[in-house]
Amino acid sequence: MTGEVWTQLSSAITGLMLAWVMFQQYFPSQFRGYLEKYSQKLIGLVDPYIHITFHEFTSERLKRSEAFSAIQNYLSSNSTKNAKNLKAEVARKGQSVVLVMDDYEEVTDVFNGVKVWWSSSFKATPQQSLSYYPVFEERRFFTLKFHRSHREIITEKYVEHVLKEGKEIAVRNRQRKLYTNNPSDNWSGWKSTKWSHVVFEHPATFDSLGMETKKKEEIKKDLIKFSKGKNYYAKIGKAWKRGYLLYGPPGTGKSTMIAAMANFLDYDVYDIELTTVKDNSDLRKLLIETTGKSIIVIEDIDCSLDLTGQRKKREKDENGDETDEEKDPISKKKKEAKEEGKRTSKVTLSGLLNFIDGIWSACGGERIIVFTTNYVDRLDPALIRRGRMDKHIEMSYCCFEAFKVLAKNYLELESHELFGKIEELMGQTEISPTDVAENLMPKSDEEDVETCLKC
Ligand SMILES: Nc1ncnc2c1ncn2[C@@H]1O[C@H](COP(=O)(O)OP(=O)(O)OP(=O)(O)O)[C@@H](O)[C@H]1O
Ligand SMILES: [Mg+2]
Repeated sequence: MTGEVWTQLSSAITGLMLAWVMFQQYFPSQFRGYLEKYSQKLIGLVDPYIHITFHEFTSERLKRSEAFSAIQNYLSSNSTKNAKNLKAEVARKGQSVVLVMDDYEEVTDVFNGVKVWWSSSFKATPQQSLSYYPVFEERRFFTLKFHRSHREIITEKYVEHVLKEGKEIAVRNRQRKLYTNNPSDNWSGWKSTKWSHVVFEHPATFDSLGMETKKKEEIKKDLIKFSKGKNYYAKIGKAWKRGYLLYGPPGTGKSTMIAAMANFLDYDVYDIELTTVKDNSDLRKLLIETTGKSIIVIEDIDCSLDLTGQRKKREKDENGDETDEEKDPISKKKKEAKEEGKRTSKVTLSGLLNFIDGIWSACGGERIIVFTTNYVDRLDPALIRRGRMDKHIEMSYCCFEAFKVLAKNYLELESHELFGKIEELMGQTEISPTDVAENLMPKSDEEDVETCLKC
């Protein structure tokens, strides 16, 4: 194009923009409304296509739209063949790459001989913020375009077909995730999210967990009953959720148990760091953004906040001696690390109780809430009463039965002449499964089974 044409084009655009600004300024809004309405009608006469948009976030702006996710899945698997710009995402267990439509890309689909067009885009809307620089929030959406003569089949059958298939694809490709909450202070801004995640890949299972078989079976049964209890919970009018309190000394397998539970039920894990949550309202927002089929975990609940009611902060016992916590270096470190966070967080006991069983706790489907602590007697009874924490599980020092599980896992040993002696010693001492596991792990190629057991 020659320079002259460019100049003409740019002056035409400038003229149009000027006209638009004057139109906005000088025409009364009512008149503008009429004009816009009739211009839409006019466009409708010329343009025979209908457009439907599906936004990523629902009108309440709190929850990600299920329809949006379903469409995204559907388009990834059905329509990427004819898209030119694709984004690559790694699928389940890193085995293959999934191609997703890129922004502003358009693809076509055919349903019962009817052709439709899908496009994806986003709009950046300014947000209220105290920051000097403008803060934008990105709102994504898909647009479905079709000829108005196919209105019925598309709105009544095609959309339903897309949503159904998209949900089925999600179940097939489900890659479990481990989430952690971003500090509330970082929630506003470009592409901000409340949760960050990685793929959940912890290998722990109930089989590898050193614990009495009876206890393990009981927990497994409880979990199965819960996960199949949709109708039961609906019948009794209770939100479909269950609370577990895991308590015991450090290194007895509480965190390992959570991973085993998640693997057993095929659930996601949301690990909440309470000290970075600003207040109760932010805690609720986090809850709303969790999905069903998940385990929400708050580790070391006794250290996280001042949730210990009247009996808090026993720095020294009555005789002036050190408390159990001060004697144990791990607990002491944990407490110190969380002290700092506590000063900035205003989450209260009542906020946490509401989080567990307030009205909001019922949204989003089946969920398990797990608290862990080294000191169960420090917690406020209201927090751990049955109904909130339905099942209390004590994770204790290693018993002989647990030792046998660990010996089988680590050394592939079912029995050994030293087992008798070990059983006797275990009755006399308190040793955590972590310490047992550490001793059972050969440190070099020369170290054999016998050496490990003698340790
Ligand atoms: N019961 C157990 N069965 C198998 N392995 C265990 C068990 N307990 C501990 N371990 C091993 O010890 C390590 C530490 O255990 P874990 O982190 O689960 O302890 P914890 O009870 O959560 O401790 P803390 O109270 O300090 O958080 C794990 O990596 C795991 O391999
Ligand atoms: Mg732990």
